[in-house]
Amino acid sequence: MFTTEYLDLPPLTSAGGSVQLPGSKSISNRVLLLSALSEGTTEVRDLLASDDTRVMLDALRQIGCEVREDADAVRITGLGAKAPNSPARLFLGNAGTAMRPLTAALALLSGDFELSGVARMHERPIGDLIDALRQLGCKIDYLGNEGFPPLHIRHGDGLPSLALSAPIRVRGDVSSQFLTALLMALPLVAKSQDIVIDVVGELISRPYIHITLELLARFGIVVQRDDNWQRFTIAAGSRYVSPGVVHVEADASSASYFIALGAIAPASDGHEGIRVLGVGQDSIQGDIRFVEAARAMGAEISSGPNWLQIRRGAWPLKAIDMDCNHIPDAAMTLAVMALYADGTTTLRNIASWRVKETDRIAAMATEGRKLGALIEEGPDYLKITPPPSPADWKAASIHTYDDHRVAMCFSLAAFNPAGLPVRIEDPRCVAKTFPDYFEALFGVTTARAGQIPVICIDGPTASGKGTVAAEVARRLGYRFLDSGAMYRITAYAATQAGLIIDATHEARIAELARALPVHFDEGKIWLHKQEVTNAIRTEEAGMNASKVSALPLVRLALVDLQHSFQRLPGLVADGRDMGTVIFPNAPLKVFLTASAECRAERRYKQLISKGISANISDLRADLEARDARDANRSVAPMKPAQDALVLDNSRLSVDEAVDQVIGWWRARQPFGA
Ligand SMILES: Nc1ncnc2c1ncn2[C@@H]1O[C@H](COP(=O)(O)OP(=O)(O)O)[C@@H](O)[C@H]1O
Ligand SMILES: Nc1ccn([C@@H]2O[C@H](COP(=O)(O)OP(=O)(O)O)[C@@H](O)[C@H]2O)c(=O)n1
Repeated sequence: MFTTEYLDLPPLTSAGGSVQLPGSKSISNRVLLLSALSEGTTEVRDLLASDDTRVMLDALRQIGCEVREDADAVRITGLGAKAPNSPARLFLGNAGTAMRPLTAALALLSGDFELSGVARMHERPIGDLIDALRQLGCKIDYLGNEGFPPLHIRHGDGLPSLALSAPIRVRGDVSSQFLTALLMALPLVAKSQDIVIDVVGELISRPYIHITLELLARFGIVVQRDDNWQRFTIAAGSRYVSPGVVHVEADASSASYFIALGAIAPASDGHEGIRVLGVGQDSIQGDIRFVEAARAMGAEISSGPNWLQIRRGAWPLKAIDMDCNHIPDAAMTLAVMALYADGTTTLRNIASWRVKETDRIAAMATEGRKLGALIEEGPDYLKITPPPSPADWKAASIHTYDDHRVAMCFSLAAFNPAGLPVRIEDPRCVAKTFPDYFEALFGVTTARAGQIPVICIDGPTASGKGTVAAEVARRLGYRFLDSGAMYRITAYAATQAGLIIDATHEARIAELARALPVHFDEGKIWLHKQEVTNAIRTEEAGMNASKVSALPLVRLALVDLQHSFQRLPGLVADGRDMGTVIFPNAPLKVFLTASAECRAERRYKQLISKGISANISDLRADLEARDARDANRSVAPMKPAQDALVLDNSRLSVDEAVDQVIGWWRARQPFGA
């Protein structure tokens, strides 16, 4: 997840490959509970990994379900006719999708159960559900405040006889989760008679009840509902039966960004557009109908049970005039597709946008205008006209209003025909539904060669390059290349292979360097299976690196490896020749220096803090020797690139040096400071 202040997307040119979307939370927890109530073992694939599913799985284990979490699936053997383990105290965190349905299910089984959660969970109402269950004769007490968890279900002496003949009344205008909970629990007791649920008040969030009904059907339960969604009837003789395998659908609203991506971006070489995995034509989520809207705009979409394949069809996209009431969340994505259309797109009946995470009509209009589009904003509609020509597009810093969908939508503006970058402010807001959205986007998109920005920070040893470069990379969300590590690892590998580091062994060492089995993993460096993170950091290793780096064939052998770090969204590279040789076209080059005295002192403190003894005058002599060799070697000598900005940070703190580099970088971006 990107947790930076902003994320700059370089202009993107094509897209291709597969994206596995995260599973839908609502479906995940419903499927888990239904599996737990069924006879037999259910293999649940593509389950969402989140706090809320974790507490559900733990609770199911506690009540006696067998839960096996394998890499490919979670396998749950349900209770079937068996009574749950009791007494049990279940902790359900802040998961409403666990608390409500589990309460209802356990209230219709025998056993003694306590259900609690985090403090916030104890502020979330459950009274309407408890009232409905008490009507039936269930014995449930509040352990804290009336109407809120924690709860105690007192059926230790067996399930009391239940009043099932009269319709069960539940409010539908507060949360549809109460109705969902009853719909999933009552089949347990629908043995000899039909059970009727009457909804009191207008039922909200119908698409979620639709999901519940669809999932119930997969587990063998048929529920009849009337046309107004006010009465639901569970047939006598209902019995949960595991369907065997269940795929948890990915979130259909999240799919919309990748459907739009496939419609907007030319396919990358070797790819047939974008494949979205986890949601498809059989989806039970309302937002899947975004597919029809995207097709209307020109996307070519084929689909299977749980996949979609999207290719660019009509280009430019076709402007549409559409009532979007049925896909309120996904329709926001149409507003960005409209920027690539052949005329004015009108999105109607979207008044609900005004009361979402932010006023989404205003947000889409304001931010879209920043890009150069002409946008008319009505009380319940948007009319979007793309910038008239490529030259009318503007580089914009998109404000995201703590709204994940605004952020994800506008990332697609990076395909603008003007080749301008797009800045997304506060990218972490996507965590709400899709924490790794930008990683997924970068995984399937490409930028034109040379368009992925590189910031080079070169300079002598202990000038603070590594420290400053790593921090600049962190603040921008960019990748980080410690090129010195490549030379250090090569020297290390050569020594391990028994090679003396000199010109006579140049070819052999270069061969080693070219096939260096190195990988970087969460701050650790591995050479094949050996961790070398610390071993390559000694002063001796630095000196050997300096020697190995003077060998021209070795330098050549390491070029491709270094270039391979230039990946989306950008790179900060530190070394000696980043700006002069490896990335000569980098848009920002910094030559970081500090006096020899200062650098020796820094290195001394650094070594002492790691528990390595050192002598400051020896260190100074060594670093001056290294400077001399690095600066005077024939290939790629250490020197500032012609267009480098020199920063002597002898008197600067690390933060000041970082601020300076970021300041220079921001000044070169087209977004304004
Ligand atoms: N501007 C600075 N002021 C003070 N200390 C610094 C500064 N920059 C870096 N340092 C410290 O100097 C030491 C050497 O920095 P490092 O990044 O390893 O240098 P290099 O990569 O150039 O060899 C580190 O302990 C670092 O924290
Ligand atoms: N791009 C680079 C990076 C490092 N090197 C060499 O590799 C050695 C170790 O680099 P480093 O950046 O890890 O060293 P320090 O600056 O941390 O001491 C340097 O002394 C250089 O001789 C290079 O030649 N070119």
